[in-house]
Amino acid sequence: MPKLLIESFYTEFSVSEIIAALFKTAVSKQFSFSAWRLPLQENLQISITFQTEIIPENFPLENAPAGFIMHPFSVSEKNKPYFLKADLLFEADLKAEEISGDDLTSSPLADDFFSALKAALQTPETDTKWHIADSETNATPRAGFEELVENAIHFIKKSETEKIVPSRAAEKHLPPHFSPVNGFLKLTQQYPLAFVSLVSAPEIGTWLGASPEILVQKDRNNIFKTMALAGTQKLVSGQNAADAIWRQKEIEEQSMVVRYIISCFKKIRLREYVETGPRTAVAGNLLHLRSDFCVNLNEQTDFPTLTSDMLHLLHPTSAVCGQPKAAALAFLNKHENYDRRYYSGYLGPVNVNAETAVFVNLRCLELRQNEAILYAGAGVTQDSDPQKEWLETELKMQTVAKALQILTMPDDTATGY
Ligand SMILES: C=C(O[C@@H]1C=C(C(=O)O)C=C[C@H]1O)C(=O)O
Repeated sequence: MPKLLIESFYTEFSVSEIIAALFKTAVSKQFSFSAWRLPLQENLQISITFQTEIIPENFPLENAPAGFIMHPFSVSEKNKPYFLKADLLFEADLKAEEISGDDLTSSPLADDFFSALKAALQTPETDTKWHIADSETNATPRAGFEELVENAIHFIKKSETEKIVPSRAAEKHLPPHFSPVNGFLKLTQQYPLAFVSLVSAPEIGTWLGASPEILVQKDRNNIFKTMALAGTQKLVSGQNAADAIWRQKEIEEQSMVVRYIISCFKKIRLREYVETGPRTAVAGNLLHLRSDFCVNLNEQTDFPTLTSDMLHLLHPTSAVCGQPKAAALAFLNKHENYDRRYYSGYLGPVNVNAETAVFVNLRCLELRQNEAILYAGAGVTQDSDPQKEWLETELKMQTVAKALQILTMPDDTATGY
């Protein structure tokens, strides 16, 4: 594939201006834009997709071309799983002020895109537009959410269900002249440990997030990874994460996720994995308990499709749905009373630079015309307290909202943060 030389023309502009122009051009042409930064990496990846593709739920990642997967929590007529093939793929280094790109298609649409990109760079910046999905959001008021948690506790006590993860959406005003690309760049600076992403596609809308949770990853050394992340407490300023003390409730909650991952390994008869933890992990303003699982696929050659197999077995994990999965899902479908859309689904790059990294879509928001829809949930067990679970969802929503200076609506009932 020809490496696109970043022509002298582009050197007049900063890398962040070029990324903003890539975004603007993709949106104006009804193309899809995805940008991401993997945890602990410096470089940003940006991909442009001319045509999104609806994929089956058991989409095999191993054979896919380079691209980005975006999967909802539950597949429905409105929320479909998509593969955003990387027709143009860029890599940007903000510190070195360098950006390079590959045309992976040699389609005439690429030439067309680059002419429009040049024009976009030379047009004075007006208010940014982004793709907006055609969907309604049902923001959950505090009383409604606390009642949902109360119901979940009651249900757990009288059934075999151990854990349910109710969630909610909230609507917040966007600050004037909000720029998704600036928001994305801010999140990359603020959250070096997170998977930071910005996805904008006509069918999906526009999503920004900083996820702390790997669902499945296969790196370029052929190492498979997944994690059990659950249990939440606020990070107190000046506190050393390693000194955090966890209650029985959180320890149990997280161990359910561990057991669930191990049951998925058992289903496919994989016996050799390395498990470490649980240890305390920092995620923005929060702490979680995390166990890591690792499989060396150079040694375990009987599992060539482990990444896809585990992805389809794991989702939705008990960190975002509950335990056992079927009963928790049935409870949520009946009582949650809003559409999670892509929140707590999964997203991430597939076969980009010989690596696949799929994350749970958490600490995310969806952009509408003048508002952001924030999403968060909290693991409920028989020991939960509805008010604390509400505050936990508030804190989770603040991860992205605070960094982007997204204002609280006047009628918002949240206090204390
Ligand atoms: C459900 C969310 O987070 C998940 C639930 C957690 C919990 O219940 O303590 C912790 C981390 C995540 O696995 C969310 O961020 O919305």
